[in-house]
Amino acid sequence: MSYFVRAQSTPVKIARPPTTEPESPKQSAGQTRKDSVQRQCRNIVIYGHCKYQDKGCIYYHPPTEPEPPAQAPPPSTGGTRPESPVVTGTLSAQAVNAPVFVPKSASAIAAGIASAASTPAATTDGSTYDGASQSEMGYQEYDQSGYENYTEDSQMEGVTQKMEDLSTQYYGDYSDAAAAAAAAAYYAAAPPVFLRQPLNYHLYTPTAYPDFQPSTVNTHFVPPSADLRQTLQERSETIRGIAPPGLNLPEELQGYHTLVPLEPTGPGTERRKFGNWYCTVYRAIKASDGLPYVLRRIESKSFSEPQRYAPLLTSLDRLSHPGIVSLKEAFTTRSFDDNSLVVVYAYHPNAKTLYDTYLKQNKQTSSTSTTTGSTGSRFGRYQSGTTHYTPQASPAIGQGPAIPERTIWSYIVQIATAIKRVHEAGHALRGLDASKVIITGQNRIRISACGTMDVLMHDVPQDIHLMQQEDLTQFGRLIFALCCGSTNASSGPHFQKSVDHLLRVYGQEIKSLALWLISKQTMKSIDQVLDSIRHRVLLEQEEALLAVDRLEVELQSELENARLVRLMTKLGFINERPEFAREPRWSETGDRYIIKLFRDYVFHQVDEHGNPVLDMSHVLTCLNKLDAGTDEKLMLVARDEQSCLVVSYKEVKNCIEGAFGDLAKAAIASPAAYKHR
Ligand SMILES: Nc1ncnc2c1ncn2[C@@H]1O[C@H](COP(=O)(O)OP(=O)(O)OP(=O)(O)O)[C@@H](O)[C@H]1O
Repeated sequence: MSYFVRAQSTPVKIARPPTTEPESPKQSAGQTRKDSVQRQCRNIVIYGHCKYQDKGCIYYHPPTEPEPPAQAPPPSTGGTRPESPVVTGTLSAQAVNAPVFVPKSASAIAAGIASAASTPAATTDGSTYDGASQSEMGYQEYDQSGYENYTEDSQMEGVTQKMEDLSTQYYGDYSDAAAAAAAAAYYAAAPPVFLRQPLNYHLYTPTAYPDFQPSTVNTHFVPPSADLRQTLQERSETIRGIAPPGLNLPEELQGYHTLVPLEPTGPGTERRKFGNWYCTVYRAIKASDGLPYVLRRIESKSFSEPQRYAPLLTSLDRLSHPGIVSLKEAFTTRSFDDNSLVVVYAYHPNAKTLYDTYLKQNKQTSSTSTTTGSTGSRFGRYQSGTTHYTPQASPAIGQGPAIPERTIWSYIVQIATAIKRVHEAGHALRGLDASKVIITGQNRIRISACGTMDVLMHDVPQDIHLMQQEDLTQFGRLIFALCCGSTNASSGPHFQKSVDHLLRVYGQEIKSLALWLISKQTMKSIDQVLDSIRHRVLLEQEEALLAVDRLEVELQSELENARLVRLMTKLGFINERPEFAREPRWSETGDRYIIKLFRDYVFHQVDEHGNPVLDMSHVLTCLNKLDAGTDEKLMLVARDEQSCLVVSYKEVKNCIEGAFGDLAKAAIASPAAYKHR
């Protein structure tokens, strides 16, 4: 390993190239160091041979091994690009020190990379290398003439021409057995012709299976990729929001913190009610898992012991369904300076109620157009024992944009399947209205307050059958409200107008279903509803499966991200390790030096004024090319700008793999490593 001890030499000097022929070893012999007689010739290390070995080179040349038997030459690929030489192992420190790179200008650098094969240059210690040697040390041989006129079209032309020649030559008189044999011989001997595709450095695996919907298509449940990402970004932004100051909210509440009201609160705002109780909905972070939840707080009620409704909570907890916001827990608290019951639900960021999305605007329009105004009561709010019809308010039937029929059917199917789940479990929704159904995604809805009324009324005996019938009636009213754009559409003097509107805009099927649901018939069941809309349920299932396929495609494209994280982790492990500060291979003359310079090239770029350049796309491009190990070359400049290296991403990748492999070996060998596993 004596050749590593060269710390005094700079890896590659930036120097003007010799204008005359390089000195012969004889001429330069006088400039060599005194210890050079003992040292192995660098040409042997770098190129495998020294052409001055028998012509006066003064360095040590180890005896050469017998030549392996000559191999058949590789098949010619015609006009296609020659394969890059395979770089085996890592780039050695000697290779790092070998070539002198002489940039004149940016364009000269690029040209120099290509033509370096034919430009002899002096190495730091006076020995020489030529183009052939350069390819031996791992640099890709670059056939300039082969590339100059290269285009995909010209290559395609060549391939097409070849195919035409073949067909006229062999297929034209195929009946001739001799010709067929000749054709077989031709095929056997013909070298494979490859069409070169430009490498897509970003994606290594196909993003979509052919049968899957492409990510630009807007499917029923999943929007196009760009919109989906935007939605997800907005959701994550929402989760990080905090409450405005001065709301006087408790800092901590039974393990929840960072409370944010999800509806207007404070003086001047209308107090919301749930049944007969004032109710406020908050988002809060649970300390134990760091996740956001919804806290539905019912104010000022003296509640019984939590143990009394604990079995009920266990039963509600099992009501897991994609159409129901899942209930997590319930507790009583005095943190708001009163007796409050808090029911905790899963949080769906940026969810909006059906009422806020479709009905609020129409309500405001109708309120302003009437002289008397409404009482403030609306169908959208659950008010047990109150009538939802407000005679003073104009129902504004059919005003506002109509919800598409496909969307209405989707909502009907989702709500119907959720009701089925609840009824099957022996419960009732007890408050299905437009303000208690939230939209959580494209055409995705969930029933939001399922179970709160059960907890509030757990000590009052109820007829579950009656409550389930009431669920179906409320379901019918909800369909009327959504189709007509008015909370009062299913009652009062405007009822006939609503029915006509339903028939005209949405057709007989929805009209019949909505009328049957609000009818006084006592033996209705959700199974009857599902039977009558079976074909709609099947359509919905198809859409749901399509959504799964679409999301799988999205996930596939994200899969590659892990590769970059792995690469950066390896770079982090390797770079700046203090324990290797004095190791030659990790020093400025070792091959690990390339990794250090590469890190600078990727992350520490500066502009012409010396200001940091924070260009994420540069980083991603470099890392993707590194991960692919491309033949593309890059110039790494030392921090003192006195030397530079031209290496390919493939070589940098090999250096990183080697360095990481060494670290891994050391980690396995160390007993401490086992201790921490
Ligand atoms: N699980 C949830 N995830 C996210 N947001 C929710 C969730 N449940 C409710 N919300 C939001 O909280 C807000 C208040 O909900 P609430 O159920 O009280 O509706 P509301 O329109 O205020 O009805 P009401 O007038 O009857 O109080 C709504 O904007 C709703 O979108």
